[in-house]
Amino acid sequence: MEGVDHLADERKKAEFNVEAMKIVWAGSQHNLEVSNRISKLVADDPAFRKDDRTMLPRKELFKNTLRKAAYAWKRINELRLSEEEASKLRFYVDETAYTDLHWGMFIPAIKGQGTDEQQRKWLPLAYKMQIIGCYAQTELGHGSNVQGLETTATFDPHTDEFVIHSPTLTSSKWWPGGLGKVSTHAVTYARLIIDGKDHGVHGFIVQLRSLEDHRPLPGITVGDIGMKFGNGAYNTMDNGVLRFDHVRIPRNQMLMKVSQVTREGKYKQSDVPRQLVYGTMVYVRQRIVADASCYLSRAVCIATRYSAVRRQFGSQNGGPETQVIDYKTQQSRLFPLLASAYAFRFVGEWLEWLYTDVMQRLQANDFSTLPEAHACTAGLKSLTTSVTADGIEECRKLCGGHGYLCTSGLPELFAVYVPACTYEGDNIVLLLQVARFLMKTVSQIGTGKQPVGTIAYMGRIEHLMQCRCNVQRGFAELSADLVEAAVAHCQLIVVSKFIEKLQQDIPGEGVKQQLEALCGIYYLSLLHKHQGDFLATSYLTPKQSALANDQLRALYSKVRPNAIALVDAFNYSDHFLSSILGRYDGNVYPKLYEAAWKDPLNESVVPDGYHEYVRPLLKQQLHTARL
Ligand SMILES: CCCCCCCC(=O)SCCNC(=O)CCNC(=O)[C@H](O)C(C)(C)COP(=O)(O)OP(=O)(O)OC[C@H]1O[C@@H](n2cnc3c(N)ncnc32)[C@H](O)[C@@H]1OP(=O)(O)O
Ligand SMILES: Cc1cc2nc3c(=O)[nH]c(=O)nc-3n(C[C@H](O)[C@H](O)[C@H](O)COP(=O)(O)OP(=O)(O)OC[C@H]3O[C@@H](n4cnc5c(N)ncnc54)[C@H](O)[C@@H]3O)c2cc1C
Repeated sequence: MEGVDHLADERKKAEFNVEAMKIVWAGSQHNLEVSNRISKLVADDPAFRKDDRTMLPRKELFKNTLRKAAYAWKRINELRLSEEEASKLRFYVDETAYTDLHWGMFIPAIKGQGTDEQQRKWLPLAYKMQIIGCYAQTELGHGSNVQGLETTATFDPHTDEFVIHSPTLTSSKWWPGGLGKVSTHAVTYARLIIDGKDHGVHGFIVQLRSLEDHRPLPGITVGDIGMKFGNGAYNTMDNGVLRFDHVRIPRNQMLMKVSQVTREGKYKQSDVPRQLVYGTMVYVRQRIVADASCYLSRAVCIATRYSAVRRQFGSQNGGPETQVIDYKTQQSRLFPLLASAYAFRFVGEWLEWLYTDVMQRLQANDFSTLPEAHACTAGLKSLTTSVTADGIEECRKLCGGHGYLCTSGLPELFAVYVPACTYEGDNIVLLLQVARFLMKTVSQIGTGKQPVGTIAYMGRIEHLMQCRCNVQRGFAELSADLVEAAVAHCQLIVVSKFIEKLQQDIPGEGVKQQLEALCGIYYLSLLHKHQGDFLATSYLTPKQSALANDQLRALYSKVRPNAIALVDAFNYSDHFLSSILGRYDGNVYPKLYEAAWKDPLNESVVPDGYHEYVRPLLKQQLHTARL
């Protein structure tokens, strides 16, 4: 019934202060206050309706996204929202759009790789959205291998310009979000050619469309690459294709913080690592880790609430059937994902600190932690997105048949999230970067260079010092095993950051105890999953392994009465969750039934096509039957 909280009894079981846990999840009282205010602003505004998304044809869907982005920008300016509040508003609008790349990559690229003068020129235009930008790096033929990009930027000393060109079909820019139909400018990655010499990949600001009539400029061919996975989902984004036919740009539109080209055509590489040209990707990877905890917690919130509502089997003498959340199999699938959501939240907080620390060090030309920052952002982006994508799908399965309905919110959540395993770096390619970093660390053990930070534990690998094996030779052959080692390294980082979080002062009755239980579930479920490795290497005895499994089951029982309160602490509105199964009040069946009749297919009791295609069949059958 309306107005009844079908999960009230579950909420009464909580053994901790949920309001205090909301602050832990939000990161601070201030963050919680801003989140509450902006989430309500969006949820209460019918302009941000999103329950129709999976039913709109692509052109209508896309136009609707443009409308929402424009309306959001209007509200941001009307309400004079801060950058923090504006970012929260775009988060709660919950719709992938060109603005993600404008604010999430185009502006950071200029901030990270533009000179002060270039920032002064371009950032004010971008902040006021007088230009709209995207990040055009990937090509039809190359995405992972950035050094293999083919677009060229050839310096012309006669005119003090770069000539941007797409020499081959495979050099066509392909995938950049916001590129296809909206962006007026792009930070474009191209091979810098001076006097016939190839200086490798650099970033250039290129205008793509007229600011008068939005038509592509001369030499520019640009469009959308077509429909992507799932209804709605990422089809609100115009991922584009872009070709250059000898497009000329002024020399001062090469991003020149890391390296410069003088008026005379002299190439100057500042004494900084060339990899700083990848800085925007490192920034986005650490953002993606924070995003993973948001997406995973949304799916877990839906699956947990529905698992408490759903009853199946187990009725005694006509009494109520068993809540599926009480089945140990349901708990063993669901609670590790609940624990992972919290674990990723905390490792995301730490990674943001690491990234900020590295950026401060770069200001002082201290590059000592850049390799670790690259390895951590690459590895944790890979780990958290893989677990989250698989976790959203598992949450769909945890909801049985109703999880497959669009009104569960889970199919679209999966479809919009799953490319995170690919964009910003294919997850395996990134894990190979971590493996390379770990093997480099191993090769330095015994040379007096003690590992520190997240690899300090490797200093204790004494036996490797004797092997002195040729790490390079075996890398390709053993890459699959090395990727597994890279995953384990990243899982160790997540566990250690969860433990460090627990060593902080965490206010609120029972809050720390719940987080300790979740931390235990996180590492014991990993130990259970990989117990073969621990047993094979004698790090665990069979008895210890059995004890760990017993402890894991005990923790499931400890978390069970708190499960609903632990997902309430995510503080997601019904609008944001957009899921009948995940409703705060648990009023699932009446709302599922109500929603079904709103489907356009039910606008008529006899479907379009009956008279043309079904009736003749039936009549034919009837005729045959009479023969
Ligand atoms: C809101 C979110 C929306 C997201 C939308 C999605 C946007 C996008 O997808 S944008 C495009 C993303 N594309 C990618 O991520 C491409 C992935 N590929 C790469 O990053 C590179 O090609 C990579 C790292 C795999 C290889 O780079 P390459 O220059 O060949 O380096 P490589 O030869 O492997 O390594 C050379 C050294 O550089 C180091 N290095 C590589 N990358 C980095 C980096 N980013 N930072 C610091 N060091 C680095 C390596 O560790 C290595 O160090 P060492 O010599 O000490 O071992
Ligand atoms: C939704 C979406 C949005 C995107 N947005 C943008 C954007 O805004 N801007 C932009 O520039 N790009 C964007 N991209 C492109 C994205 O960054 C690339 O697709 C991504 O970097 C993967 O590169 P790839 O497609 O070349 O994959 P590939 O590298 O071709 O991967 C194919 C397979 O080869 C394997 N592989 C590749 N190299 C190796 C190796 N050395 N060793 C072992 N295995 C290997 C991979 O693991 C994978 O299994 C987007 C992509 C998607 C899907």
